[in-house]
Amino acid sequence: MIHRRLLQLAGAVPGAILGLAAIGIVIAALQVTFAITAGSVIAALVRGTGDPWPAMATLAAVTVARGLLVWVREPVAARAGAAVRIRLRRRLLGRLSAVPVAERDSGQAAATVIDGVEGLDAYYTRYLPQLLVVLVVPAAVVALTLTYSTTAGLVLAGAAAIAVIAPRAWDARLLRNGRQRWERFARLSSDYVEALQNIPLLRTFGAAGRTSARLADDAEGLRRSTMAQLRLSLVETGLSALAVQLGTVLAVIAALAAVVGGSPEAAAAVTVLLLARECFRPVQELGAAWHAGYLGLTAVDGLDRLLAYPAAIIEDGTRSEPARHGVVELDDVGYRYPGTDRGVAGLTLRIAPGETVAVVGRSGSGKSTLARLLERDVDPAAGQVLLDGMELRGYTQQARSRSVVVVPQDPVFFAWTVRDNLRLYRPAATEAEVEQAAETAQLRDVIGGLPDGYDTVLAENAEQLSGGQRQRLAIARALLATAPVLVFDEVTSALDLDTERRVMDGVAAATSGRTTILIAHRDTACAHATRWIALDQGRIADTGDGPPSARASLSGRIR
Ligand SMILES: Nc1ncnc2c1ncn2[C@@H]1O[C@H](COP(=O)(O)OP(=O)(O)OP(=O)(O)O)[C@@H](O)[C@H]1O
Repeated sequence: MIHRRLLQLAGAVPGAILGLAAIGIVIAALQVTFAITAGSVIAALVRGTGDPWPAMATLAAVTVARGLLVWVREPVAARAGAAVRIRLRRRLLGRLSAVPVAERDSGQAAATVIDGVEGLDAYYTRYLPQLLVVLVVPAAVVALTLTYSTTAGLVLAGAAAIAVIAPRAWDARLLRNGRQRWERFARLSSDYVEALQNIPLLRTFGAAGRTSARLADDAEGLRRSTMAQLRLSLVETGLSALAVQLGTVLAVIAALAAVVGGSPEAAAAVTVLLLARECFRPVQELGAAWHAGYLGLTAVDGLDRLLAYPAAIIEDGTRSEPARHGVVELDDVGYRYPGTDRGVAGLTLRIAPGETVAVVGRSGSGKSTLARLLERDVDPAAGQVLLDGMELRGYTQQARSRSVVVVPQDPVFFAWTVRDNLRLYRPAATEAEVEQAAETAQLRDVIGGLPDGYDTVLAENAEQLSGGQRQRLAIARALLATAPVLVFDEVTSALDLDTERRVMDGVAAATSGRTTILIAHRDTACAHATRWIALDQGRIADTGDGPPSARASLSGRIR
């Protein structure tokens, strides 16, 4: 089955696919040569005429050449497969990184990026080249067989047509069911990821048993759906095998009938038998390649869903130069979360380079949404977000991430060493700079207490650290960034007041001259602010100079 969308996605590798098909055709030609030569050797031996040794030498040479080509084909296929996987995963991850965090489904995305792409490898490197081989080889072998025996050639032509076409009628149904099976698989993957991430919570609320029973039910549903698929798929294999066997038998019977009838075609009976084998071999290999590539084919919906994310969010700008000054401007900015009336509206604001602005407000007032707009996790539906006078959309993703660094409420870490995690935004940071940033974030004792200090490999998402320690690690990491704009979104909420004060004193000193936005519930986190802005229901409700005043806190703007 040729899938138009998958052909488009193949993009960079049509050359490799054609190359693999060419190798397949040459291998088939060698096999046909082998069949014809073997047929002539056997005929000569039966007749007791001629010298069989030159033909034997040809057979040996053909066998060696075929072996060499099969040997060459494997690395070519592996390279082409790797190229497809890398290309597709790069595209998918590019899109995923542009999908707002809140709209991502990690489990489904993982199923598509890992299993779906892996499955597609066989579609591109085995199925498509073999399809091209099938378009050429059986027809050529039939034409050749006609020169030996007209009847046998015609029988082969009919059987080959049935063997190639009949299973294709099955493919559409197989693919439809396969897509449903893929949906189940992706959902199950998503449920597993969610359950794994929340095991402690599930245990706490005694829901672990219920969740694992539900997952077991879903897994059983997937097993049943897979078995139904296999049954359907076996019918296809059976149809093809039937046509192959019948075709071979009928072609040989036709050739033998000529022998019995004493026709001049009699000597060719053995050759016809061997050619019939070569006529159907590519068809059988196509069936095997189809089953290998079929799982990937069913993932095409998942691939499309990820790749079809709204262009407004995906499209990158062209300015590759990061912002230098850090002037942040919001011009009547509005954003609503999809399907809700919540978000922010009418935000107009200018922050000069080097200013430290505190953004305060009740829970749900829109503070984190402002941070998301500044890092372009979401794009405004109305108005503009400008950086150094240029719309944020105008920057390339790389330039943007070098211009604005947002430290989120719930930072993410990698299973790398502490040092490598700290160097995320500036891999070239010196040892002294790394230690200075850690010192500023009051991390010296924490890192000193780890088994290998800075060389300690963190657990997944730094789970061996406390919430407050993780927050400080995220702060230190951001301090190492060279971005002129830093946004700290409630990054000290898990710290005691004394540590918070020391960390924020250090942050103020380290970020002096840079544009800093402090989102906080407690005004103790904003003691160094030069200005404050209070949000209420997604709008700017009040502003003032200096740190947010106790009055603002008492009036309920800070909670
Ligand atoms: N992913 C989302 N999908 C739908 N609505 C959302 C989403 N994230 C936030 N909201 C809604 O948008 C509004 C603003 O949320 P936001 O997270 O910006 O508030 P916040 O001031 O940062 O709150 P908090 O102080 O509790 O972190 C809230 O009404 C919230 O419920």
